[in-house]
Amino acid sequence: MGLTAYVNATFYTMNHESDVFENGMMIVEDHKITYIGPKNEEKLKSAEKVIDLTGKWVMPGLVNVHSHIVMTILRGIGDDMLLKPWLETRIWPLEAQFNTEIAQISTQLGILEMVKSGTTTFSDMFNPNGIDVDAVMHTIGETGVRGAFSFTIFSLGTEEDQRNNLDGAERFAKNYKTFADGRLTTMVAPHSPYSCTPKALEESARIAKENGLMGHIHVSETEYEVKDILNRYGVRPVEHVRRSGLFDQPTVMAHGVVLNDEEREIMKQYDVRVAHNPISNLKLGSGVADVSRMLDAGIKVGIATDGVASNNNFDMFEETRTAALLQKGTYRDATKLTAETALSMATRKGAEAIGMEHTGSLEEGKCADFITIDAKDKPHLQPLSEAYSHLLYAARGSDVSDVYINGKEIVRDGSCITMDEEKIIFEVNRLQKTLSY
Ligand SMILES: CSC[C@H]1O[C@@H](n2cnc3c(O)ncnc32)[C@H](O)[C@@H]1O
Ligand SMILES: [Zn+2]
Repeated sequence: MGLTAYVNATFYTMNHESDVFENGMMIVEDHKITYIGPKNEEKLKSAEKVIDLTGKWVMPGLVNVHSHIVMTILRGIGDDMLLKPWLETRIWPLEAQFNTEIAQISTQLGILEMVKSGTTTFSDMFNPNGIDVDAVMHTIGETGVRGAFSFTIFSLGTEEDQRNNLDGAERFAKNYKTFADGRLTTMVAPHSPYSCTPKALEESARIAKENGLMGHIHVSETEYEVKDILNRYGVRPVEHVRRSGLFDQPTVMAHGVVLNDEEREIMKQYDVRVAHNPISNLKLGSGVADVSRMLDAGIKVGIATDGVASNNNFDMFEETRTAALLQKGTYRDATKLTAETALSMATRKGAEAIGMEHTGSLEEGKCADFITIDAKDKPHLQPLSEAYSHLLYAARGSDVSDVYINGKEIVRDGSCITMDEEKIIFEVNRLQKTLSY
């Protein structure tokens, strides 16, 4: 890849929260940003290709720190239910019918939606049952996206089933630790304290430790879960997972809706990072995570959608706005979760939360993962002078024009280049009809 200069745009770097270059310039060489700043005619001379982005806003690609991409085909199935019956009576019986073809098309649909709405990196947990995970990883690699993937560990079935599940997770974690030019990596993901035995949590910790990988787990999503774990083990979920050793590796905790001060202290001490899924938590009636207290306690928090069966989309603009509004509303304090903080959580801080410091902001040396928004003809993004505010409070995923990941163009003028949109939409509708529910 040659040296490409992107010029004449306003660059929102998300570097030091609000570093903005109007009429700026960015140079990308070998997948990386080598210059970001004011337009520089001298540097421009060295560019082999110049891309004129006049009037566009450029920002880092969004980072979705917790999703279930393989579930995308389940969008709209199982609405208006609490987490436990939703999982047990709708989602798990449907996932039991999945095969590799369904997983691949569902994954493509999810990634198509993600990239078109500005997400360039995501951290995902998928149910491996019945699917060829190698085929799914190759499918993901071909889309051009960046991400961390976890083969979920569940304590289900016979002892042999559980051993096979752990062996599969270990093999997957090792095989795909560095994959697709380094864009894809792995984490180790026991599903939750309620679906995994203490032994499975300990084994997960061992796999993560031996392979230098992060953990990823659902914890403290509902009041029910906290009571259940207290009843079973005599301690709350955070302490229960801590005892397994999982937190000895940096771990992404999805949800963290029901936490007390003591638990936040443990999380800070062990550098546990939180994936905040505000819309999924609202839709499943789980509650509102106290992000303000987590941030005050020094915990790293990223923004996430969860799967689209509990959201019901992958729009990270909507998710980030919801996160900010919920803190203001629940605290009755408009100063909570400012635009700067919320946008940095959806980009740079989210990337840091999942151990991907090489993306998430427009900085020299970082990977060229960025998106553009063409606000000129969009009434809801006027007046243009207040763009930073609009990025949080007014923009939506459908405003994204172009998406670049690792310096490669993935979406141009709203159309995805790396995937056959028409085919994916046709196939997902055909395959959805094969599921019984
Ligand atoms: C087995 S892989 C991940 C798996 O988790 C289930 N799931 C989806 N959303 C949630 C949630 O909010 N809490 C707990 N579990 C969830 C679903 O079966 C996924 O495939
Ligand atoms: Zn989840």
